Amino acid sequence: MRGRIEKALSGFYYVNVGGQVLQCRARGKFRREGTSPLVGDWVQVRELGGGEGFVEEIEPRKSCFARPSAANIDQLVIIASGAIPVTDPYLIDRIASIAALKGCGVLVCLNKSDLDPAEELYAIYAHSAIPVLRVSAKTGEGMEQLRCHIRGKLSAFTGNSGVGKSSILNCLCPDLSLQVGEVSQALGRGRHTTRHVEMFPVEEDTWVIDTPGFSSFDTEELNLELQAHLPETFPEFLPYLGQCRFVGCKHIREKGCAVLEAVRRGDIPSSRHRSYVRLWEEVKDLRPWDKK
Ligand SMILES: Nc1nc2c(ncn2[C@@H]2O[C@H](COP(=O)(O)OP(=O)(O)OP(=O)(O)O)[C@@H](O)[C@H]2O)c(=O)[nH]1
Ligand SMILES: [Zn+2]
Repeated sequence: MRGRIEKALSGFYYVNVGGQVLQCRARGKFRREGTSPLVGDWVQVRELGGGEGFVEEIEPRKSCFARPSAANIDQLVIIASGAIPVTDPYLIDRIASIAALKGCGVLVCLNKSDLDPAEELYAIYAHSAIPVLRVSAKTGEGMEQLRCHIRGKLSAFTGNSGVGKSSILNCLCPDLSLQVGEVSQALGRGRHTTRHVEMFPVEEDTWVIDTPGFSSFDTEELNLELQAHLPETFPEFLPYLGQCRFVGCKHIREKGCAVLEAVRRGDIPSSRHRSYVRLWEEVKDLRPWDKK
């Protein structure tokens, strides 16, 4: 039977096999092979009866994240805010870059528009290659647009603590409010608490994973692969790559750099380029032997 893992908790995988959810253990071979099933995985299961089963095979993944530990996320929805807590665009860009490297879509969603229109953040992303929306979990503004953007996908909500990830999720699917509240209470949401990962159904074929703060995307994702591909993870740089005067241009402050010229002309938001430079500083000195 084919199904999708919706939840992982205490060694059990909850696999949706077309309406029914089976509580499954994983075959020992996964551990021996050094892998383990993840939420979002498409799997083959063997039913044992009584609503239980075994995960036998994991289908190849489109993408996979370490934290939240989940596979096949189609889109990262980065929730940000111009009201308290104000989001630093660097945090948005850092995550957007990691997502791009993994072939995962990105949407910036500016919440709390009832309190603050987040003009600065809106201006940056409206001029970037990343789509941006304004919403309010309080008034419901922008929720229909958000629904359109997540329809038919598995999205992960991320963002700094307190921007309103859970509030937006509750707004999208009011039926869940109790469940989300219980989960938060039972497992805590403190910085050092590991929460279990779960796909919440918003509508048919539409799922959301709510993840704790930005800290979850930590340095382990800043790796040699990002170092090698950093310019390509800024989609608005793409038209200019290959047009710089010098081969091997890093687009930091080189003469004749086509990316820098585009920044100067205002075709690329300078905030996006500042984030690029900062990320480059973070990854440039990584060496193959520093990390596996
Ligand atoms: N005015 C206003 N307040 C909001 C809005 N969205 C969320 N809040 C408030 O902001 C606070 C934090 O909201 P949460 O939904 O818990 O934020 P979170 O991003 O899930 O936070 P963590 O669980 O810490 O990651 C709560 O007091 C909400 O009531 C909004 O659109 N407008
Ligand atoms: Zn350049």
